[in-house]
Amino acid sequence: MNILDKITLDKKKEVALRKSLIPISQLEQSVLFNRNTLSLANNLRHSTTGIIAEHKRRSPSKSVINNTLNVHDVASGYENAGVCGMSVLTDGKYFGGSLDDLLLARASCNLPLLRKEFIIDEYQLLEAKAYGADVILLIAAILSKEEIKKYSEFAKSLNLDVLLEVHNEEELHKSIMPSLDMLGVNNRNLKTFDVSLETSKQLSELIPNDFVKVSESGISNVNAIKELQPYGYKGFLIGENFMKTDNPGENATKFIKDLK
Ligand SMILES: O=P(O)(O)OC[C@@H](O)[C@@H](O)c1c[nH]c2ccccc12
Repeated sequence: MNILDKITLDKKKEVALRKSLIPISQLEQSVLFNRNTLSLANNLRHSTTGIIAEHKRRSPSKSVINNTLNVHDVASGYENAGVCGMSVLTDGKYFGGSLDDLLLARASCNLPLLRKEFIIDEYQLLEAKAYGADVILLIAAILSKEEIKKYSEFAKSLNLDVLLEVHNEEELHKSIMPSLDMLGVNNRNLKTFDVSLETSKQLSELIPNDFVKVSESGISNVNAIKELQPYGYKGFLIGENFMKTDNPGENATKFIKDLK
């Protein structure tokens, strides 16, 4: 079984238990449930830099990235750096994240927040909303066309932006639909962990221009972004390059200054 199948299987068990612990009616009582969400897609459309900075403690491909930081410092550091949005890993088992990380990020900054999660159930979208997210990620590799449609339409009804992630042409073809805001190309193959910016370059022309194009993973310097911008990318999701340092916010500040 590949790692993605394993993560998905674990996630199904986890979500079943979560549902039994906190009913939907309780999620809907969160004060965050009725807040006005922020649009990452709009921020990216109007930005010349387009950085989405991620909070990621560890990953299956890299094990530990950073275990000493706290979410508050990272979120306010990213905000001061002038990023367009922040991505918060909420998967515990493989990435060391949690919904509490999302809540802490919400309490610490006014950036659009992406719940970075393996979404396999509508319940997780209600959780995203209740814990302060503005954007959700849907991963084409683990969802059918019907599921992508169902979850993205449900997200839109909750006023959440939708970022749909693909890694190849087949995933892209099954995914294109009006209920998505942003199309992300993951430069990392989630089954093998191989990273190549060529993936973004190759898929760019197949993405219709009504979607904001986002390039994800393996972006470790400003030149990578300069290389991708001519292909129409407006958003750049960066995790490890910022998180591996003692001060991700300071790092992002320098990065954005060099990019301008
Ligand atoms: O740390 P990187 O290489 O900059 O990558 C960030 C982000 O793209 C990556 O964490 C990611 C992209 N898609 C995902 C799906 C699930 C978990 C994680 C991810």
